[in-house]
Amino acid sequence: MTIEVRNIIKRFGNFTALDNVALRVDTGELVALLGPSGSGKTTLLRIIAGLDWPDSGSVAFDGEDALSRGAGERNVGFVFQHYALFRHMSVFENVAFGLRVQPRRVRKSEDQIRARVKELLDLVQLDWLAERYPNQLSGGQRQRIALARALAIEPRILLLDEPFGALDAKVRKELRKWLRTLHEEIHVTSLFVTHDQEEALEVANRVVVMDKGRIEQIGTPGDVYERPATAFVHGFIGESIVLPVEVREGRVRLGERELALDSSDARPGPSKLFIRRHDLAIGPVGSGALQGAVKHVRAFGPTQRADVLLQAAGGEGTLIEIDAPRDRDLKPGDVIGLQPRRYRIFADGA
Ligand SMILES: Nc1ncnc2c1ncn2[C@@H]1O[C@H](COP(=O)(O)OP(=O)(O)OP(=O)(O)O)[C@@H](O)[C@H]1O
Repeated sequence: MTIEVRNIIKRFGNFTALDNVALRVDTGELVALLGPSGSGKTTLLRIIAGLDWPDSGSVAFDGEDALSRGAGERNVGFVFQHYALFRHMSVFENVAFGLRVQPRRVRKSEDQIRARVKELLDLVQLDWLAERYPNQLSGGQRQRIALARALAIEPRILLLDEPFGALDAKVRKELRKWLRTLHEEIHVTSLFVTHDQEEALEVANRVVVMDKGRIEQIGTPGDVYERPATAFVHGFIGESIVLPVEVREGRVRLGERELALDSSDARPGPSKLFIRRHDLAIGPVGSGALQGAVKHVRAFGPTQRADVLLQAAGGEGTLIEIDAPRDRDLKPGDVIGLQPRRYRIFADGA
């Protein structure tokens, strides 16, 4: 089942929560909606689910209009951040719930329901918890049960809103891997909301990066990380050093200092230079496009991290953090050269 969203506009009073959003999800894809708080991810998911309606635009499932149908008629499964399990029902009954409330003409027999619930509990690898109640489960187990429950009605589309958001970091990591493996097994078209870039890049086939109600970029995890389309995407995904520069007559300036960087793709005017921390090579003073003085050095896992005050002749200088191998001798007071192996320049406001 495909999802096609076109020109969606959604306002809450004067505030535009979704500003002309368009998106296509192909059958069997697992797509992440990634963006900061308030970027419109949940609003978009709720519109696709049928829990909210746009002011204009269309949503189609396999080419058929979905907006004319209510949530109950869209055959969509949901999982939310806060486990929506029924407290007074066992795990088994929670998973069976959707099957028991189906209209009589399509409802399965009791034996079929039991077999289906068992199958789902096996799928999420929690069959041994069938008789427990939600308050006897860990947070991670509850989310896996919530997923089994969402899948019970064999939805054509699965929507997940920060499904692991309330869990601690270690459990989140485990469940990410688990979700990806599960998706490879069941292949239901899935869209999940997260503000965690690592989660999006690790789990999804494609990532939709949103900011302020707009889509900034849609691409594979490799695309959005390696080839960010906008300054926002570069700043939001991965750790970057960002320097305010000026592109003038084909040259890049940091304060009054001219940097030996290629700016042939850059628009003239005030801009930002983005460099991933690991793309900055350290050399002797005089080498590289940037120069700086080491201020502090601290061990940081397998590397060391140093604060370096960049020299921008005539200007104040800018403090940046760089990573260096542990065996590289760096100490406060050293003056070093820095060469970006890769970098991007985005004009301000572009
Ligand atoms: N019912 C509503 N009434 C008024 N404003 C709303 C309503 N629902 C959402 N908004 C606003 O729309 C914007 C987008 O909200 P949304 O929940 O879609 O963002 P989000 O990207 O999912 O953020 P988060 O990660 O914090 O959940 C926010 O500024 C929010 O305050």
